[in-house]
Amino acid sequence: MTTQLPHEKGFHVSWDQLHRDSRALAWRLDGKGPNDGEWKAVVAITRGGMAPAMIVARELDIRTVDTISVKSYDHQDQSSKATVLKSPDAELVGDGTGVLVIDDLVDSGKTLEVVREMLPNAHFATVYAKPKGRPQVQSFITEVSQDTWIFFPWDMALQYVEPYRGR
Ligand SMILES: O=P(O)(O)OC[C@H]1O[C@H](OP(=O)(O)OP(=O)(O)O)[C@H](O)[C@@H]1O
Ligand code: HPA
Ligand SMILES: [Mg+2]
Repeated sequence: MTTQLPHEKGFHVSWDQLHRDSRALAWRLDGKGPNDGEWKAVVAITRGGMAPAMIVARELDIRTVDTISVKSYDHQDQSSKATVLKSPDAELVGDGTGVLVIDDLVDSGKTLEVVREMLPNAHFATVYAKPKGRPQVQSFITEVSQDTWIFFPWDMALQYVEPYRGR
């Protein structure tokens, strides 16, 4: 179970909010591709990037969607880097030109750092961004502070809460 540390602020994102924000990201990216404004493919960073990537691909009518799987660095070992577990099709993505790389959020920027090494010319877009990772993305919708934890709808469930006066 995810517990919230005392210093962490929570930003709870519903499916509806994620849908709206991902659509806003799509509209921001529309017509900005390098080939007459078009993008040739979407690459979703698994797993969190898959839902926003699907929404962006749907809005921009991009049918070619691939994935990249990144194992995050070990928080207890700051020196170790994130590693790529599964790469997108090399022939399709090339050096990343015309490719939209989508993730749900950028936090420290470590995940995008390794993807950038692989696809230096791709356009990197996330729905949410924290200040530390912001330089890693070219497009995003909402910025939250570094000490805010973003709770995504796939990690939450509706549940009863005590009335304010009942506590
Ligand atoms: O900028 P960073 O500090 O690298 O953090 C951001 C990454 O962390 C989360 O993924 P996670 O590795 O938890 O895996 P998941 O998407 O499979 O849940 C999130 O979905 C981003 O991909
Ligand atoms: O704020 C966050 N929320 C969910 N997953 C994450 N992975 C890194 N930062 C976050
Ligand atoms: Mg992720």
